[in-house]
Amino acid sequence: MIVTVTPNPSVDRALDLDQLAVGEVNRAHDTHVHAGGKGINVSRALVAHGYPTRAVLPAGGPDGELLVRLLEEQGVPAHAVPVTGETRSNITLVERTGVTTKVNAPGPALGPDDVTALLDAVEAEVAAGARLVVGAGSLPAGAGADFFVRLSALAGRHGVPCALDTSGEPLVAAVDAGGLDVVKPNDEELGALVGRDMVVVGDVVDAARSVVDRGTRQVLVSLGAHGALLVDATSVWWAGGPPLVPASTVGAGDATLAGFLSAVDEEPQVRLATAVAWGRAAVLLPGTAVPTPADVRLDEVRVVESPPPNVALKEL
Ligand SMILES: Nc1ncnc2c1ncn2[C@@H]1O[C@H](COP(=O)(O)OP(=O)(O)O)[C@@H](O)[C@H]1O
Ligand SMILES: O=P(O)(O)OC[C@H]1O[C@](O)(COP(=O)(O)O)[C@@H](O)[C@@H]1O
Repeated sequence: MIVTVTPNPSVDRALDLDQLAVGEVNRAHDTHVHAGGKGINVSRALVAHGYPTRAVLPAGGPDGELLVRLLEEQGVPAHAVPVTGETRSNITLVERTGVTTKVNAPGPALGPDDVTALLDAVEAEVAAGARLVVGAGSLPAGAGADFFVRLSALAGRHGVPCALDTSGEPLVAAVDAGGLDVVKPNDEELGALVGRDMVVVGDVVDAARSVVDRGTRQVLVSLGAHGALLVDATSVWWAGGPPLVPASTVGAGDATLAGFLSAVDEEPQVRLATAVAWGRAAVLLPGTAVPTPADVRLDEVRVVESPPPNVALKEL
């Protein structure tokens, strides 16, 4: 059982249009509504592949009700903690070329009682039996920048490893606290974490190793169209595939992490290849749709051990 925790979930609303004209009236030719938020998407992708998971989230207001209903309809086991604030909607505009513009709302502030209730819900789920806890997404006001540090400590008290996909100050706090099993930044988030631009493979490897040195076992760095790098204390692997025209890149990072976690009993190379295959499958689907086994093309993914450090990321 993989327990995911999404402190700032959303209803994801996507509008497909030919070409975005900023400052003009645009007309969409298709719309999509999906349950969203990073941990929720990890659970949705795992469910679509038949892996046991449970999503813990706060929910409030009309979009909170819609979110819970969407999860039920998709057969995603969820533990929704009622909160007084109203769950947010995040908006995505996808152009014919695949260019994706996203506007994420801040989400409702959590009060101290909400935070306690959320962590109590996680504790109950972990105590019921979990092999991994995943903390993911942004933190709403009131959660405290140390929310994921507390989550990781909670998992640790139960002897359960913790994976993390977040950014900014919450990522810095959790990496500095150490003890994480895996973190999944993209290259931009990793660059912000170490205060350097990620230009060549060696930049990513150095930055990821500094995360490993602070006590994280593995760093999975997604590189958008250029695949992903997996770095641990001793090894580096890259995986990627032929170019794609995205239908929507939203949720690709979450599908990537879900694929990596799904292959937990495999060698690191296979875990990375699975991660990249799930991420690539996600970008070919509209809105925040998650891939099913029929969408995933593991055969298209190439893995390279110890990629040369001087290769530019955009040439991968
Ligand atoms: N334009 C794209 N073309 C091909 N694959 C993509 C593209 N965008 C994303 N992917 C796949 O999805 C994964 C996650 O995408 P990325 O944008 O790095 O994540 P995040 O959404 O977390 O920023 C990548 O590692 C890659 O496998
Ligand atoms: O919590 P944040 O950082 O605002 O992100 C939430 C958004 O990210 C998503 O989880 C998608 O994430 P990825 O594109 O990184 O996989 C959406 O479902 C959601 O709208």
